[in-house]
Amino acid sequence: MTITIALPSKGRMKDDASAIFERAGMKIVAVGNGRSYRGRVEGWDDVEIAFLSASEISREIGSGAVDFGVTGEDLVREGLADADARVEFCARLGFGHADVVVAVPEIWYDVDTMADLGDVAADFRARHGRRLAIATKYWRLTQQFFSGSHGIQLYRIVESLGATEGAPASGSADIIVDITSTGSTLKANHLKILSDGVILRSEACFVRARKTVHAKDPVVDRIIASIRAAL
Ligand SMILES: Nc1ncnc2c1ncn2[C@@H]1O[C@H](COP(=O)(O)OP(=O)(O)OP(=O)(O)O)[C@@H](O)[C@H]1O
Ligand SMILES: O=P(O)(O)OC[C@H]1O[C@H](OP(=O)(O)OP(=O)(O)O)[C@H](O)[C@@H]1O
Repeated sequence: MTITIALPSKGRMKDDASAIFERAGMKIVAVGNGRSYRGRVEGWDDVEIAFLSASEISREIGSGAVDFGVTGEDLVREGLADADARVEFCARLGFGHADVVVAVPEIWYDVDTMADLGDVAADFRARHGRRLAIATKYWRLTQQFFSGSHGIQLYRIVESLGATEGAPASGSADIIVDITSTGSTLKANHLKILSDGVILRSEACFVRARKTVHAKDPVVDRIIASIRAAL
């Protein structure tokens, strides 16, 4: 059986992902010209590489269209309803670190925790005539964290496709859920992370689509062992 591994074709994870494969003794060579979206691994005839974007990789792993992939944990957990049932996180790769956080305007002096935010949300309609608005592209993680973990039900999600941190200042939302790595974008937009507002500490992961055929294929175990040995 041919095993397909999806690797980032561009973006911040591309170079680190191929470096790990090289250290694992799995040197990747492009098939065709340099712009090809297919590759192979030197000496591993049963393995093919598909170059996709990080967000496509989480989707293709979820559907089982590829066997393995390198992508961010945030994208897997946001993209798939029951991520742990469909995907095995085989290894955390030590790059692509980003935290998914709840951040509010710095001038909300009385709001430091999710419990404080729950109080604000409960009063919001009476005070402002509408629900608390959260700008994010992480719908699923936001709903799980607010409704599931903290019992906060009174809010509205405003879809953000970019520049999420600007939403409170522009008035399109009151607070945000987004990723941060150095914290400088939050700071520049006068936002602060709630003390218990880290939803997920994400990094690049080597993930496997849970497929029953993998149990019979020794190449699957060899790939996982090689990647783990390279870390
Ligand atoms: N500072 C950062 N900003 C954005 N993403 C980051 C950052 N640091 C690490 N990451 C991680 O990188 C991944 C996203 O990478 P990238 O933006 O290259 O992919 P993508 O979403 O597929 O790209 P595109 O939006 O161009 O399709 C996510 O898993 C994210 O957590
Ligand atoms: O905490 P920081 O180090 O400031 O990083 C966080 C910011 O970086 C990302 O945006 P970026 O402009 O890099 O690109 P993207 O949103 O297009 O991925 C992300 O969406 C945040 O806005």
